[in-house]
Amino acid sequence: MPSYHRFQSGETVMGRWPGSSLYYEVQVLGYDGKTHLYTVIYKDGTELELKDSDLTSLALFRQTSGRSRSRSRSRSPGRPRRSRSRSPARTSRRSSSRTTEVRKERIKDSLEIRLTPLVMRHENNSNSKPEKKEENNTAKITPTVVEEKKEAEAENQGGGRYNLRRRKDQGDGKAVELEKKTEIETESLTTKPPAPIKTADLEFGGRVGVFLLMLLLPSAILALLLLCGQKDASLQSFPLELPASESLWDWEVFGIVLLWLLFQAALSLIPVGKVVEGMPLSNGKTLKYRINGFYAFVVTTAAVAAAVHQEVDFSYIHTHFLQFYTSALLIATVVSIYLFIRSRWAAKDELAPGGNSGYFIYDFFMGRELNPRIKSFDIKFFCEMRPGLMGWVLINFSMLLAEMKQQNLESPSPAMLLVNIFQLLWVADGLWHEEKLLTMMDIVYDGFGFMLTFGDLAFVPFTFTCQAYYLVSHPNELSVFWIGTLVTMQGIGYYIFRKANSQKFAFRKNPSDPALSYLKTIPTATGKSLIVSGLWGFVRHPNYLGDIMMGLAWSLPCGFNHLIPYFYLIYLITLLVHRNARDQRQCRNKYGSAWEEYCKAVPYRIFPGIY
Ligand SMILES: NC(=O)C1=CN([C@@H]2O[C@H](COP(=O)(O)OP(=O)(O)OC[C@H]3O[C@@H](n4cnc5c(N)ncnc54)[C@H](OP(=O)(O)O)[C@@H]3O)[C@@H](O)[C@H]2O)C=CC1
Ligand SMILES: CC(C)CCC[C@@H](C)[C@H]1CC=C2C3=C(CC[C@@]21C)[C@@]1(C)CC[C@H](O)C(C)(C)[C@@H]1CC3
Repeated sequence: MPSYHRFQSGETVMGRWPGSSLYYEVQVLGYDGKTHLYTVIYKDGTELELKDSDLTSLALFRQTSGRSRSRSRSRSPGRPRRSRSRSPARTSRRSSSRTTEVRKERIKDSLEIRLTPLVMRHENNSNSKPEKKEENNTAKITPTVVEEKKEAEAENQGGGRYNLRRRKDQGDGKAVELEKKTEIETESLTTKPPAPIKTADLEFGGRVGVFLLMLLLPSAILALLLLCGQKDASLQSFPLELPASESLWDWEVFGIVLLWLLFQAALSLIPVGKVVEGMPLSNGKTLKYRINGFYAFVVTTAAVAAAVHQEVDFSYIHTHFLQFYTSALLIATVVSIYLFIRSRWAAKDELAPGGNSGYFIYDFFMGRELNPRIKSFDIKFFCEMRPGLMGWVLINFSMLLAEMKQQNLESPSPAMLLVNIFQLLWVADGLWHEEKLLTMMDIVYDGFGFMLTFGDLAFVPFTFTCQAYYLVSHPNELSVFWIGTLVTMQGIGYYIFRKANSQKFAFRKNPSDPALSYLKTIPTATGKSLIVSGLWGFVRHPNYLGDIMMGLAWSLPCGFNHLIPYFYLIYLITLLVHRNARDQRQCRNKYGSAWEEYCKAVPYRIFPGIY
């Protein structure tokens, strides 16, 4: 049966620019009944796929704009407003416009500069902070009505095309502005009910794919741990003997894991460290986050040191490793079920764009709610940064003690020391820069479901530690040359990773920062620019490259006898290649032709020489 769609190929309609409330004239090129998306082309040649809710007919658009213009005329300063009855709807309308004021302030001050039509800034920027605006190359456009746009266009461009494209390549860095002060954007932000979220593009092979992943991942990790722990760690030594049930479950271990989670949760709630605002959500609100991960890490380290002093034997974690894993797996599963159930009561605008397909299994895996919270306790932010990451360092430490015990060493082997130090550096770095996680797609876009819960609570601490676990029973001698090579590799990898991430974060926070003025950028129609020089001009994901170099430096200390210690590296490359493809899609949608231009200027994705 052909699917119903409002607009036909060839029709000219108004299309919303993704991520904004701005509408432009577009021509419909086609409609995909499967994804329910229209392919449209903007006047500058940018082709995008838009949802039905992002399109509106020209006639309706003109009507709405006309109404909005006549309303703004009737509200001229000298002329009193027509008296209105105090119906609840009107009251809520006024209060919603007050909310808009607050929201606009928040958007303005947010960590990242988003596509914010000029009309908003001008209405509210009496105390604006200009240094936070993306000033260089900003193409700010607030077209509203077709006629108005045409006039402005004639004035500014001499006809032809709308200003979706950047106006200047480099030059003075100031884009030509089309300013039309109307209420239309404000109105669309305040009075439009949130569009119901419906995930059309299914990832990971859809329902079947995620179902298989949910079955296979936990058992694959169990197999990995069994292999890593046995003398012959080669893949050929499969099938393994299934372990006895006692070695898979222990209530004491389960209690320890619960205590660990509670301890970390308590530390995260201690009112130490700054409170920052996250990225604006689709409903315009922002959430507050307390940034105290590094303090929590210091306190945890002190607690572990005190426990060691009291002769607590942390090699217990090594001897009960499988039981720790199954406890973490059970807790992750229970938390995912809780998250799925509670998402039934979540407001529409609190749902994640990627986890609301309507298919139970898919949504359970991807996560329906974007930022599930219990009061101010943000479950996703907590799980991403705390118990798993710090658990990883603690497990590594227990492996170091176990190695000394098992191999009768007076001090840990150089290979074990390197793995411990390198990974400790990475975790400490992540916690030090905890705030930066707030701009990442995991927090901004992904729902919190089984994938991330399992990933954070079970996958990270039990697979990222596999090199240290392997070294306990597979000693590997390292020459001084090798040690030097590995330290250099880690150093260069860390430098690239940190520099690229910090540069991007600093640029997004304040693109006018004089310290970043040396960077070359490509402006985009959304007002944001893309860095095209330095590391970001070398490959499109220098931060991934640095991360992968470090991943290699973590695996090489284990030697070349088995593939198992390279699990992390293989996972990382797979994840980052997939992430790159996802990001590529999102950026193409966000930035259109400017993204294509960036890709032309920087053809390599992650690895230099590989497209
Ligand atoms: N070890 C692990 O398990 C994992 C580690 N990581 C690490 O986390 C770090 C962050 O990764 P991730 O969140 O994927 O995101 P990225 O840092 O790759 O961010 C991608 C976003 O950056 C912006 N961007 C892309 N190109 C440019 C450019 N040229 N100039 C300015 N902005 C640009 C775009 O967003 P916008 O324009 O909207 O700002 C884009 O959507 C990486 O170092 C990665 O290695 C990530 C996943 C797993
Ligand atoms: C179950 C799966 C197959 C995959 C699960 C993936 C997750 C474990 C990872 C996806 C992205 C992550 C990041 C971090 C931890 C691992 C997960 C959640 C990160 C928070 C660790 C600390 C770093 O400094 C970081 C760069 C902030 C990481 C961001 C991505």
